[in-house]
Amino acid sequence: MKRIAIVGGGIAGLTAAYELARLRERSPVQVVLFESSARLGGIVETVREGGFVIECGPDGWVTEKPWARELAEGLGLEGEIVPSNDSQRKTYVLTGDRLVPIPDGMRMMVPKILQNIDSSELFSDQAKLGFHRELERAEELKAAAPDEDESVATFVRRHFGEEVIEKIGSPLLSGVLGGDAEKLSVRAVMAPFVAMEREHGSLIRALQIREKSSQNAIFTSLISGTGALVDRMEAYVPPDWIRLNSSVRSIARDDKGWRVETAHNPEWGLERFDAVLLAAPIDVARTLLQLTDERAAELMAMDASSAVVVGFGFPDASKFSIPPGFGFLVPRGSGSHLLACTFVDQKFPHRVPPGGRLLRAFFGGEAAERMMRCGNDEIAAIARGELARILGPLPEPQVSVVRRWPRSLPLYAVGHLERMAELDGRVRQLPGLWLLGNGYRGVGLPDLIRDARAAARAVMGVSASARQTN
Ligand SMILES: CC1=C(CCC(=O)O)c2cc3nc(cc4[nH]c(cc5[nH]c(cc1n2)c(C)c5CCC(=O)O)c(CCC(=O)O)c4C)C(CCC(=O)O)=C3C
Repeated sequence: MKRIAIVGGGIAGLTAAYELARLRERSPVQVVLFESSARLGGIVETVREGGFVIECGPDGWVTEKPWARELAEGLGLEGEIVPSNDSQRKTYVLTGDRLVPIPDGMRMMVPKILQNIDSSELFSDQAKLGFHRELERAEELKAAAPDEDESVATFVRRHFGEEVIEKIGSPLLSGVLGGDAEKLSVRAVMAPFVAMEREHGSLIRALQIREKSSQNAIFTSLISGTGALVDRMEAYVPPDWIRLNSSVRSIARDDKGWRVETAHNPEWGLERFDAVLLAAPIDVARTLLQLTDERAAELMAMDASSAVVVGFGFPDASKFSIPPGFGFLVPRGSGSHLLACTFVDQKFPHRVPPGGRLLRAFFGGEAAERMMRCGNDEIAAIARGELARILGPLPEPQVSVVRRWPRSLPLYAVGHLERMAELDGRVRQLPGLWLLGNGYRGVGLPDLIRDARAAARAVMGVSASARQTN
């Protein structure tokens, strides 16, 4: 019987285990999922308290990517699937001490409707002119499209200029992807826009002539939170496959397969497997691969951003007002340590008890790094202070939740796709090895789920075409 090790029980590893559990009816398989912590799910965790549904990590997924929804449906959660409340969709940028809305109809930094730019307070007259000119510069921009990868910042600068990077480019990317626009790879994180530039030159033009935009809400989630995916998959996977509090110390390959050595368990100690699905955080995965393939490990060395997430549940929303919308982003250098804040009761209204209000505050970058060492009460106090400075005085929350996620979001720097292609080539030379998680081919839940299921099927020889590629 085939023996498969899964290293890491976050959403990627757990989804792989779930898929293997489904396949075991067809062909028997033995699986061991090694999870170093005391629980499954990784950063996917939902706290349910006092009628509040508080996400400690991702609060949903981008509707456009179908793979998380498919998983939810397969798990019997179709009745729980909910769209974000897009009648209230608006995102603000902290500008000075005010929240200024991003104009309606923008896709990242690209507007579809120029009238909305003209009437926006966010941009100077010069920046507004720059948006108009981008349409006229289509031919010039098309000719200037580089053959090589570049940073998001140089890409956006070419189209819209510096101010647009500062005002929305940077806050969107650091809020949305935890990273610095000057370093992030435009091909890895904004691929559709690169294609638009190549075809049309002007990104605004490309958006305008695309078929009518989808009527779907931008985000989708589950009524009881994304943690329901974890709960359901955990319930489906045979309990004897799962080893919590069990960190892997090393993996090694020989002509008979893979050996996995665990740290704390002399009873199991060293075990043999036919395949290893390495779904640990990228730093851990890199260390584990170091002795097997030094170059592969080198390709896996990347920056990652840390996040501190603070959720506050308030029983009475009428005690303080917030502007309509999903939340706000904070540009660097604005004087606030916050990265972003989500107005959960307006984005996903069913996540609060009647009349309640739920805010999620995020810290990133150096602020998060410093706060990692603070206690929960101290972090909550800092978060409350920062929010009050922006939103006005806040009442005492009924529920507070604090989570620290060190180096949880890898940053896809310029050249990422080339490095991943090389890494993929090396991994192919190591039969039975699969790399899963957010360091390689996408960071959101849907991408991780798609990859994990494809790898599980390929390991079992169910569909050979699912071998990991981009
Ligand atoms: C703090 C934070 C992180 C973690 C950072 C860290 O850990 O360092 C994060 C990660 C992510 N956010 C992602 C995607 C998006 N986030 C958005 C919008 C927003 N993010 C916010 C915050 C964060 N987001 C906020 C306050 C908003 C606006 C208001 C709201 O909605 O709450 C929007 C809409 C933009 C628009 O309106 O156009 C998108 C498409 C994806 C990729 C998913 C995929 O690729 O599958 C990832 C990993």
